[in-house]
This record gives sequence, structure tokens and C-alpha cells, in this order.
Amino acid sequence: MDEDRLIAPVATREDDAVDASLRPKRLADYLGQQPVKEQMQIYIDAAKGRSEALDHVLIFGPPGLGKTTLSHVIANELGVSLRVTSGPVIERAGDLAALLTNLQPHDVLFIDEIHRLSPVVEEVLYPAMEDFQIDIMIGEGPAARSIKLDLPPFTLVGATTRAGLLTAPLRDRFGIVQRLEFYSADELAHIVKRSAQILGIQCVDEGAAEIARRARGTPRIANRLLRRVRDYAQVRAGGVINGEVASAAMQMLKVDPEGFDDLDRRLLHLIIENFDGGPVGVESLAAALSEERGTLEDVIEPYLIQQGFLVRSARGRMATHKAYRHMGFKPKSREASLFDEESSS
Ligand SMILES: Nc1ncnc2c1ncn2[C@@H]1O[C@H](COP(=O)(O)OP(=O)(O)OP(=O)(O)O)[C@@H](O)[C@H]1O
Ligand SMILES: [Mg+2]
Repeated sequence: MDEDRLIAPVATREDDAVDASLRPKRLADYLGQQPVKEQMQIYIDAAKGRSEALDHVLIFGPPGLGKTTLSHVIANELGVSLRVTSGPVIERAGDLAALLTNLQPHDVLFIDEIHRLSPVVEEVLYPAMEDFQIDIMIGEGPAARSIKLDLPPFTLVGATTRAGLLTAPLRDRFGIVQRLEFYSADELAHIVKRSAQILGIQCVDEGAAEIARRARGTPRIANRLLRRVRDYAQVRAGGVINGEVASAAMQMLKVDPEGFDDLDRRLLHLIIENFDGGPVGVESLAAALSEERGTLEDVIEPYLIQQGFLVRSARGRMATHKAYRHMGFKPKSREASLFDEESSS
């Protein structure tokens, strides 16, 4: 996928560098996601009140919505240490055993991209999660024997972009499952203002609102747009971000009023022009766009679907009325309008 895509929800190296300073550390600073926050506050308080480890937590949602951030917040609120790793990094069962046996009681182990654990490693995780025990092999050949090790009670926090990617046995072992939703423009405006304050950027309400509106419901994109708009404001507008400056900057950056970039527009254009509005299979779309199917499904589609530009049916993807209008086409088929939220209600 294009590394330079300004509104890609996937983290760039520059994002990672500033993430540390912008990442909220407490639940109170974790803006939006109200239902998730409310529930987590209760679970955390209850676990602390009983002096127990928090139940295992699975967090899922599209890239950049705050899964990693939430795992840090959970550990901070619990007042315990956080160990961070990820599915593809844990190659052997022994790697996981080493991580687990080094935890202190009630610590949080965060496994990012948990759907990418190898089956062998996953097997080790089951008894660890359920009974705080692992079986490890000592020695080799005929002398090899398996011994049981007790683990300190700990909390596993797993993150994945789609819950459907997890095996059923793994999913079942999480007592708490949280799904992150796209943020509203209001929530994102708050996040932009908070980030501007931390980074020492002058950004008035209208400027924050303008950035928020085009950030695809995603805090990571909001923060990235803020940095690019700041550059523009610094060189062209004396450093202050107001609505006009933000709007002009984003026009220069080719981020349209819906927050779509070239790739989103190419996708919608393709479905409308080349596939007659759909339905068209995801494989055909991926091939035509030279993108990976996973990128299309995890990164590009979710926001277009949530905003009602695209529908996912058993027969494939279809462009809605809203998509036709946004792309400057006249809505064509009656079928597309069946799926159009605005005209069906
Ligand atoms: N609720 C929030 N309030 C304020 N800022 C947030 C919130 N959620 C995320 N952010 C900001 O967005 C950035 C990206 O979030 P994060 O890295 O947690 O996303 P993610 O879901 O883990 O993404 P990925 O799937 O790519 O790992 C964070 O560095 C943080 O600054
Ligand atoms: Mg993450």
C-alpha cells in the first residue's frame, strides 16, 4: 500500500515518533468511545477492588482508532506494567513462555495483531489464559519431558483489526470484548485541540472542526492532518490554524471534503464506471487497484461502508447513490438506491 498516503489510517514512522507524546495515558484523556470507556472503568475498578487481575480483553477495530492506546491506558489505570509484543513476532512457543513467566502478578501483556499468532503458539496461550499455567518441554529426544509451570495471574490484551480473523477457541477465552467505532467529527475536533495544545500549535475551533471533518473518523489521521496543516499555516498564514487556513491546506493536500483521497475516489470511480455500480467481488477490485485484498477490506472499505458510500453484500461491493453523487455521476440503477440510506427511509 502507498506509504505516502496522507489519510492512510496505518501508522507511518513519523506517526510513531509523535505518538508517544500524543497518546492519552488515562481513561479521562481517552476521548470518545463512550460505551467502551464506561465499561472499562467499571471492570478496572472492580478488578482493583478485589485485588485481582483484570479479565482478558480483546480490542478490535480498524487501524488508527486507538487499540494500542487503550491497552496502555488499561495498564496505567490498573497501576501495573505493560509488556508489548505482537502476533508475528512470537515465533516459537518458547518465546511466549519466556514472556509469560517474566510477568509480575496482575501485569498486562499486550499482543498486537493477535490474529497472526502461529497455531503452535496459540496452543500454549489457551491454558495460560484459562488456568495461568503452561506446559513446556525440557530437554530433547527420548529424554524430553513436559513440565507444568504456574504463571502469575495476568491480563492478556489482544488487538486485531477484525474479530472475524481470530480462531473461535482463542476468541472464547476473552472475558471482555471491546469493539472500537469510528469517531464523530465532534470527538475528533476534541482530539485535534488536545493534540494542538500538546504540540504548541495555535488552532481555533473552526480549524479543528475542519480537520476533524476530513479525518475519516480516525484519531491517527486527525493528528497527521493537524501536523500537515500546521506546516501550511506556518508558511502561509502566520502559524494560526483557522477554518479557512485548514480548508486551503487540505485542498492543497488533495483531501476532499469527505476526507477521501485519490485511492478512495479511484475505488468508487472503478465500481461506478467499470463495474456498473456493482456488485463486484473484492478480488477483482483489489486486482484493478493493485492493492492487497486485506488492505482493501481492513483499511479502505470500513469507513466508506460506515459512511454509506459502499455496501458489502454476499454478491460483492456496490456503490450507493451517495457515492454516485459524490463522484459527480447521476445515480443509475434502482438497485443501488435500494441500499441508499437517504432514499430508503
Ligand atoms: N481515544 C483517543 N483519544 C485521543 N487520542 C487518541 C485516541 N485513540 C487514538 N488516539 C491517537 O491516535 C493515535 C493512533 O492510535 P493507536 O496507535 O492506539 O491506534 P491502533 O488502533 O492501535 O492502530 P493500529 O491498528 O494501526 O495498531 C494515538 O497515538 C493517539 O495519539
Ligand atoms: Mg496499534
